[in-house]
Amino acid sequence: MIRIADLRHRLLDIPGLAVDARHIAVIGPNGSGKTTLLSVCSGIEEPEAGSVLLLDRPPSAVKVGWVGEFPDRTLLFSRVYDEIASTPRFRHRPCPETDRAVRAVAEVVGIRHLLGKKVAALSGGEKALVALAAACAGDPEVLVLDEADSHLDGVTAERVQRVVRESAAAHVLWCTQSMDVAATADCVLFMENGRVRHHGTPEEVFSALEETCFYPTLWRVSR
Ligand SMILES: Nc1ncnc2c1ncn2[C@@H]1O[C@H](COP(=O)(O)OP(=O)(O)OP(=O)(O)O)[C@@H](O)[C@H]1O
Repeated sequence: MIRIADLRHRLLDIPGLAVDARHIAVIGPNGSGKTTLLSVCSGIEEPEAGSVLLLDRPPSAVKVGWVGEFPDRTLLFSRVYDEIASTPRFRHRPCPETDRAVRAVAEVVGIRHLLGKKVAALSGGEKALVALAAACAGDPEVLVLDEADSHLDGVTAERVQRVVRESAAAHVLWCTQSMDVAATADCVLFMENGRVRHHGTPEEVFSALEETCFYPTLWRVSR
């Protein structure tokens, strides 16, 4: 369960929200506060007022895996292996356990062949996959993806969706500009001017957005 109460932070103004869904898509126009909400929910930023609880705990007490829109800004290490190993190493996991975790997650994400490479030598999409693998290597309880699919080709984007679907995280908070991806979520939050204007199942939320550009293209084709 994700609970938000009296949240105010910059433009965010969310009096109350309780979401009991695993895959939560966060959508809305540019500048509506999606990244700000994700930052507060992941504990990257402390809210100016109010609270967020993930699994009945503050975000700082939850294992959160974060994948940002621009992996160039968040990847810290020069080698792919070290980047993915960083989360278990920061948690002081033993070397053999860390090695097993790195190889297992690289296999799942489909980047085993990149483990020995320099991060600087990767393409944008490969960096996004490394960032996803690094987030998953820490066995996150909550996985937060901020438009992580925006620079990926169709096949790679589908691979990311599969990895996210199969992860053991209790909640996946996924900000996306792909309404077709959002349509596969369990719950959709539509944000506007820092507020959650609509939330509910994809059917509930998109029925309120039918006359806007936020209606999923695949639904328009088949209705
Ligand atoms: N660190 C910051 N300091 C001050 N204002 C900020 C900061 N980060 C974002 N903002 C402002 O908050 C508003 C919401 O930004 P945010 O990045 O959360 O929107 P978004 O919905 O994720 O947008 P986009 O779809 O363009 O990524 C914007 O007007 C932005 O200028």
